[in-house]
Amino acid sequence: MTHTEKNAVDLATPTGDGLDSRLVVERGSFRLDVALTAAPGDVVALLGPNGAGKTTALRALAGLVPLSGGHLRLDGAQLDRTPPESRPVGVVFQDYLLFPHLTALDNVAFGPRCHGATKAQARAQAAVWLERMGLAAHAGAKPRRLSGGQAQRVALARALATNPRLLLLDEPLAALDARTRLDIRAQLRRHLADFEAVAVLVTHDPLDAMVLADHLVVIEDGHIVQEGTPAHIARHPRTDYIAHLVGLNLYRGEAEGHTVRLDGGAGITTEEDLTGPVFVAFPPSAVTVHRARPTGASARNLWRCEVAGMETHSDQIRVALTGDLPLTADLTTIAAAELDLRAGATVWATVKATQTHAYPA
Ligand SMILES: Nc1ncnc2c1ncn2[C@@H]1O[C@H](COP(=O)(O)OP(=O)(O)OP(=O)(O)O)[C@@H](O)[C@H]1O
Repeated sequence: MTHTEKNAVDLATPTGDGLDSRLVVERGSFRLDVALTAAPGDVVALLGPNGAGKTTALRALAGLVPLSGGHLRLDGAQLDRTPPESRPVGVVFQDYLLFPHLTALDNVAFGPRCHGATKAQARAQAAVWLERMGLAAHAGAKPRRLSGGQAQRVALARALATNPRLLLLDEPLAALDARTRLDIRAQLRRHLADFEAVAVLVTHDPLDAMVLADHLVVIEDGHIVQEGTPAHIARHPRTDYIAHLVGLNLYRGEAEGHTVRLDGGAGITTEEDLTGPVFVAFPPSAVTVHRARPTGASARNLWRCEVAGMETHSDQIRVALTGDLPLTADLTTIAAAELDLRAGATVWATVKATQTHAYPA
């Protein structure tokens, strides 16, 4: 794009500065302290284990819990002291989806009504949004006559109908069954792509986060432990929680050339040539399990382990191993049967250096 074209776009769609915040919230012994920034058009996903503080962060952005420190600016305007109903913020919270006594149309019209539109204007805008969501035929239906996916879209329409500058979504797909989830995820992705302000969503589901967000923020115990693009985080996890989420074995150690010495004493030979503190990651599918110690010289990554547990994982058997190196291995059902694996059995695990991935810690 040329400079002139860029200016023309800027003039045509004034989008402001987006979100600039540092959210400090204290709730008893729990303290949240996260800095969240996003440009207009960005979709940010907050990901993290139970109790990490994701919902608290979302509620702080909405104004439902007060900040005990930090700041909150949206498109340059200070929002810290603005009451929730006066913030240009649309929310889709899992726990208060729709008013049961109102039709889909009136549920959506409620949004613009709260922001000062007349009843007629609000209903007209609501009709446009229901049409956009493919729900025009359900405008007169009460929530109990809508499916979970339809109710979710009505809730999204209600939030979007106020033209928010910040859209907040708390576990937007969690209540849906697997099939509906697939459809609604794809639709939500399209709506978020069209949305020109900032969207922040909270999820437990790495797939939702990867599919819907441009930027992931991983929160553990009230703090950001890692952030970046979904692809980068999936390839370079920095905590056990993230490694588990993206299905990788993850270790931390000290690299000297192609060898990484782990804190527990075991060593891993890596493809990368690095020096200093590093992470090493490899997928469970890269692990080969043997009952007898392999004699070939090719596998330098050879560890003696014990089978700690096994479970079916998709069409594979996922085996948890302890010993020289705690790790997870994926085997075909046939391989697991041939190896006669059971809890407590001694095995040898090998991983080719080319299947590992090391990166600075
Ligand atoms: N109303 C409250 N009063 C006091 N503490 C609270 C309150 N709500 C949540 N907390 C605490 O704040 C912390 C963060 O909770 P929060 O719900 O934000 O986490 P989360 O990451 O959204 O978790 P989940 O994924 O389980 O929803 C927890 O330790 C929780 O116990």
